[in-house]
Amino acid sequence: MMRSAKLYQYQLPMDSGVILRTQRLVNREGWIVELQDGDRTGYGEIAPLPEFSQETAEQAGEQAKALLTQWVAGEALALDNALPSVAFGLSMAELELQGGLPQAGNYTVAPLCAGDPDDLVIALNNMPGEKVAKIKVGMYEAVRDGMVANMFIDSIAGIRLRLDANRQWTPLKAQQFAKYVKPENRGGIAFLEEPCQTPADSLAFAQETGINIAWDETVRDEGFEVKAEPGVVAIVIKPTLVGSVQRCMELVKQAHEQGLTAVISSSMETSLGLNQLARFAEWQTPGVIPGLDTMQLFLSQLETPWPQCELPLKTLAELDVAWSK
Ligand SMILES: O=C(O)CCC(=O)c1ccccc1C(=O)O
Ligand SMILES: [Mg+2]
Repeated sequence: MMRSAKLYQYQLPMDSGVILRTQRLVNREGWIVELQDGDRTGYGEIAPLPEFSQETAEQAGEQAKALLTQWVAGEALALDNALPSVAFGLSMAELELQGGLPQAGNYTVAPLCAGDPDDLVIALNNMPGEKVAKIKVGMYEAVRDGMVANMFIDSIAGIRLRLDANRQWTPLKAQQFAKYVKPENRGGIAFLEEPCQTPADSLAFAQETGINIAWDETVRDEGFEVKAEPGVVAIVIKPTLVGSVQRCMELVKQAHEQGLTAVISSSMETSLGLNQLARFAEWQTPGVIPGLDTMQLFLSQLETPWPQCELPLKTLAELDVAWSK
């Protein structure tokens, strides 16, 4: 037998402040798949994100074992109907095994601010080249969000802000936000992800305010098609939530054909998965800063170090092999 496969199970502690929608994420849990074919090896991460993925880690693990059993028997990986996290992890492992994922990565992150804006100003002043930052909005008063956006645009020359409302606003709240962003500052917002509860309201908001928007949640909605519409400039692709590497590449291609920016973004993968996303982003979306500033939410790295990250590194050898064939 040329082929073999392993599933490692991991559980990594998170920083105490990590809240996903309604719940605190104490530990990040998931699987690392190792594929072997002769002397070639490939890794992938399967890590459903609570509150965002439909599947649980347990369900993903069961499906991965079934698909890996077929693969080890010499069949192709059947990913068309697989759970998104499973399709992503297995396809990435296969791509790496085949030598198809280029080594070079884009490790320039868009610093993420979910807390004190002053911390972000310091990070930005230390950032070489294009200054891109991501700020979560929609958690406090819309008026405060508008003032924070103004503050950044007024105080950091050339800043390109990415704001993310995660569908928190009613049309009225979104209007209140826009009212506080000075008209001459609206161009400093590269895009605002998903301002409103429905895509239709978000589109109307973009067209009324001249603030560009991006789709994130909408990309994962049933029947989504990439299309150029007034006010829409980008789509955010979170592979763990979207599916296979091939599906992500198709979305990137469609976005580019429509003149939209595609932004590869994290679903809080460990440093192993995050490194692969940085490589995938450099390969598929060259010149676009990916949304990968999530290492800071962990208390430990896994196997592959993330550049400049000082967190302790756990190796795969320290993990339980939960399954192998
Ligand atoms: O997209 C990014 O820049 C970072 C990742 C991020 O924001 C995120 C990560 C996991 C789940 C949801 C989100 C989100 O877009 O709100
Ligand atoms: Mg988002």
